[in-house]
Amino acid sequence: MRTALVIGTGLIGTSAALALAGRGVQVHLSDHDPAQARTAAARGAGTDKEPEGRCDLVIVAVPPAHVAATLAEAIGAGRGRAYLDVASVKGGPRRELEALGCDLSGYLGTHPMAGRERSGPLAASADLFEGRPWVLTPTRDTDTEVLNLALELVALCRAVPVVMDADAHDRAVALVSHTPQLVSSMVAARLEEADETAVRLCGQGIRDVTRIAASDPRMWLDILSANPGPVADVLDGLATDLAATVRSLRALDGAEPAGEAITGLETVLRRGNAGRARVPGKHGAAPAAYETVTVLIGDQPGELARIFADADRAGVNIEDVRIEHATGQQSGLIQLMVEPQAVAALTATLRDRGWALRQ
Ligand SMILES: NC(=O)c1ccc[n+]([C@@H]2O[C@H](COP(=O)([O-])OP(=O)(O)OC[C@H]3O[C@@H](n4cnc5c(N)ncnc54)[C@H](O)[C@@H]3O)[C@@H](O)[C@H]2O)c1
Ligand SMILES: O=C(O)C(=O)C[C@]1(C(=O)O)C=C[C@@H](O)C=C1
Repeated sequence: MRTALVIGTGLIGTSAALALAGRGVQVHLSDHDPAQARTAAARGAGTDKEPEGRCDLVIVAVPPAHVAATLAEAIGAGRGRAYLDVASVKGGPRRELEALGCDLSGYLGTHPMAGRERSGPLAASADLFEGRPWVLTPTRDTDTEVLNLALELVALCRAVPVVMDADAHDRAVALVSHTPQLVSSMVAARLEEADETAVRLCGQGIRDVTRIAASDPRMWLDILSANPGPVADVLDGLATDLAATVRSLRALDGAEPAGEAITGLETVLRRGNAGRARVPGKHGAAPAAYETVTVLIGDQPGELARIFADADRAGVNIEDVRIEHATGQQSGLIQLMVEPQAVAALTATLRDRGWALRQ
């Protein structure tokens, strides 16, 4: 691929453009808000000048409700050899394009399973897609050249291609992305009117559960409106569990014998353990059981660099990292996730180097 046109230079469009431009592709940037394209260009994602001829690949990265019209316009104007979109929902845009009478042989619906809770070109990064699944939904009519260009894009973004049927994709993301977004928003909404003293107690658990509640409501309204049935189906299942859990808790709160209620609560918690254990680990590998080594650090420049250098000295690979900031103190707890067999070497070296380890 030598040239690409990215239409919609927000978080996803600019991230793809940064990855392509960084690997030598000539990228043209376009957005209905020219300031967004200028900002993306200023970040090194390409040029906001119009391409002179047809580009090899046109990437449409606009909100789901505008995908079909934007693609139809680009296909009609012959702007590329191949066209793809990155919208979070795949069945609807394809059906809309069909209804618009577009020739779909040059089009492929795709969805990178990577993102963040912030929008716009300033939140973009070239490595956003590294190691993440990137779903491709080819049909019998998709040209091989188009599929190859899409695979090249995925490879240049260092993502992992996953081929799926569009409707199966929509049911899958209802479960693993769209419902979690709603649940995160609903848990965070409990905090809106909460007492300040309660909010001050927020720890890592609620931070984990509510991170995506900070996402742009307009984008999520678009996504949910394009996938309402599958999301409602998952929420129905959740509502059944919620109702049973409320019954168990009410029983514990009342005079009834506690046995059945405890069993009900335990079942839901254990089913949660089983589901969580199925979440893939780093780079999509099987979930790994890491051990956590917790270290107290001061909130000052260089502390993290020193601790990482000491892990290197111990010959230990840090698989994952978390920081828990202590409320009202200039210190925090850093949790280093490592392979179980690395714990002894790491803790010994860290103690030698003067770090305070915590349980
Ligand atoms: N944010 C995520 O986590 C995520 C992850 C994967 C896929 N997606 C999908 O990627 C697409 C873009 O999402 P985003 O997070 O980058 O949003 P964003 O709000 O950061 O960017 C969208 C951009 O599209 C532009 N735009 C809107 N309508 C347009 C039109 N008709 N023509 C040209 N430009 C237009 C906006 O000005 C904006 O710059 C969406 O379809 C979304 O479903 C999002
Ligand atoms: O990490 C996040 O912030 C995301 O929620 C990203 C996430 C997801 O649910 O995994 C959100 C929507 C997109 O369509 C793809 C990815």
